[in-house]
Amino acid sequence: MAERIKIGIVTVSDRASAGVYEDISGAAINSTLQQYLTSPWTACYRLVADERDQIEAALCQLVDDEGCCLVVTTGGTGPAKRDVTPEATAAVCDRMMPGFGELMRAESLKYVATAILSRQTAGLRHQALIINLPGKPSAIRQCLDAVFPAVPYCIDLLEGPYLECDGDVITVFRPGK
Ligand SMILES: Nc1ncnc2c1ncn2[C@@H]1O[C@H](COP(=O)(O)OP(=O)(O)OP(=O)(O)O)[C@@H](O)[C@H]1O
Ligand SMILES: Nc1nc2c(c(=O)[nH]1)N[C@H]1C(S)=C(S)[C@@H](COP(=O)(O)O)O[C@H]1N2
Repeated sequence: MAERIKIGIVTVSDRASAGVYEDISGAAINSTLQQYLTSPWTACYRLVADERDQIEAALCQLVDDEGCCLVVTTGGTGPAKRDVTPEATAAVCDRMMPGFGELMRAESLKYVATAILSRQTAGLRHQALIINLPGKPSAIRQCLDAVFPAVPYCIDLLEGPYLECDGDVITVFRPGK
């Protein structure tokens, strides 16, 4: 039997990791992906503080040890001093995928004038695609709806698992298919 698809969800938040508030954004990533994907998959969840070493360790562990084909982070993308998720992402990636951040910022600008404050990016580590989302719970669906149409094909090109999606929820695009 083919191995089950694993997707990493990493919430980067000092306050959520300290228990000051509940992690709504990580839960929103999980429920959005549940709605998109018809292929069976397992979520691998991590909740870390805004610390580069903790973020890098979580990303490496999810990709290298868990074998996730996709890792989605939330939080720590802004200009505040402790926002270091894009740096941690770049540090563990072999190659960057700048189109994801460009599209998510353009899409977010339709909702908030401060969208350009997010330094969110994406990149490839070995067989996995890592995508940063802002910390705001409302940003999750807005950003994922924008970029997810290209995600299954990206994972095809990385020779990862074939992600099947619900066409009534999200229209994915595979060139030539
Ligand atoms: N994981 C989360 N769950 C629920 N709400 C969140 C989460 N992350 C951020 N938020 C909300 O979004 C707002 C903007 O995010 P902000 O940039 O202040 O947080 P952050 O830097 O990502 O998280 P933190 O300050 O906890 O490290 C926050 O005031 C908070 O209300
Ligand atoms: N879709 C969307 N993108 C957004 C926002 C938002 O509310 N919705 N907030 C912006 C703001 S105000 C900031 S400071 C940055 C960074 O957020 P983060 O540090 O929580 O990741 O994301 C930006 N991008």
